[in-house]
Amino acid sequence: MATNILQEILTVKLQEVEAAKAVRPLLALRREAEAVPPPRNFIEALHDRISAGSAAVIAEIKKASPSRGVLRERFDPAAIATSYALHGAVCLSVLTDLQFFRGSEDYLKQAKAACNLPVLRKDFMLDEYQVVEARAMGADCILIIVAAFREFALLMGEQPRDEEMIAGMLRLEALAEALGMAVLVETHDRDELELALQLDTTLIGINNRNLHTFETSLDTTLQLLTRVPPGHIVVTESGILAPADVALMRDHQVNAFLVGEAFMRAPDPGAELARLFG
Ligand SMILES: O=P(O)(O)OC[C@@H](O)[C@@H](O)c1c[nH]c2ccccc12
Repeated sequence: MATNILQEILTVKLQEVEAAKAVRPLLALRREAEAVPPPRNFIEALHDRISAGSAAVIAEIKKASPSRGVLRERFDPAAIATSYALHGAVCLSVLTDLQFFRGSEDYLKQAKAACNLPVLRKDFMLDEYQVVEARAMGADCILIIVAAFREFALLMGEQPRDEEMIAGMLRLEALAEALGMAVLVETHDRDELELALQLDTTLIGINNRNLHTFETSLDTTLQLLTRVPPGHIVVTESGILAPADVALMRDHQVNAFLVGEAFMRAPDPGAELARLFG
């Protein structure tokens, strides 16, 4: 039995992936991935904005979350993407998980088609199939959640071993990069950060949301920040709700932000982005 939310999500996810493979075999999926337009450069977009002295916002499109329930009843991904782009978002993040976040592959496609911004596929990735799937739906970046690799091992009744977790993450990363996509690696604590730094990517996410209590604390970012070597971009994730939160992060040279809830609850998500970061 699953003992926490991440294990619950991963249990469902593994079943979904097996079902997807039966419907769309990897070879067919690979052909689809080759047929979509080449990726937009996710990391460069962040870099350019930060070099210009501004905050770089990855604006999220999510209908619901396990901790908050439905965030937005009238949900039009294309309209939201357009609004985000108009108000200065640098990249998009689109939830594609159906069961827990009410997301979909179609939402990512709709958002991507509505603007010129690079798009992160926000989902729980464990299997290389999902990476090819991400590219086939038009994603420019994938998320690798270190905690998911730990929970996956536990789910399989194994003791998580660093070398194995790193090898698993490197496999996904190598495939993403071979397909021209960027990788955002998400961490919650020191141990996860150590593992994340074994990857090739320079994009380090620090999730302020505690996976067990669902509470957010920006101290998570402040505490881990000092352990990230130069040459990386730190993305502070979750719980950015007010201009004061943005100011606190920027005071500590954190310039990249992943924000969902605050925007999803606003009548016009892009206008809220401009208000928070204006
Ligand atoms: O809605 P918020 O608190 O602004 O958070 C956005 C983003 O950080 C959050 O959706 C998130 C971060 N990591 C995740 C992993 C899976 C699903 C969702 C997430």
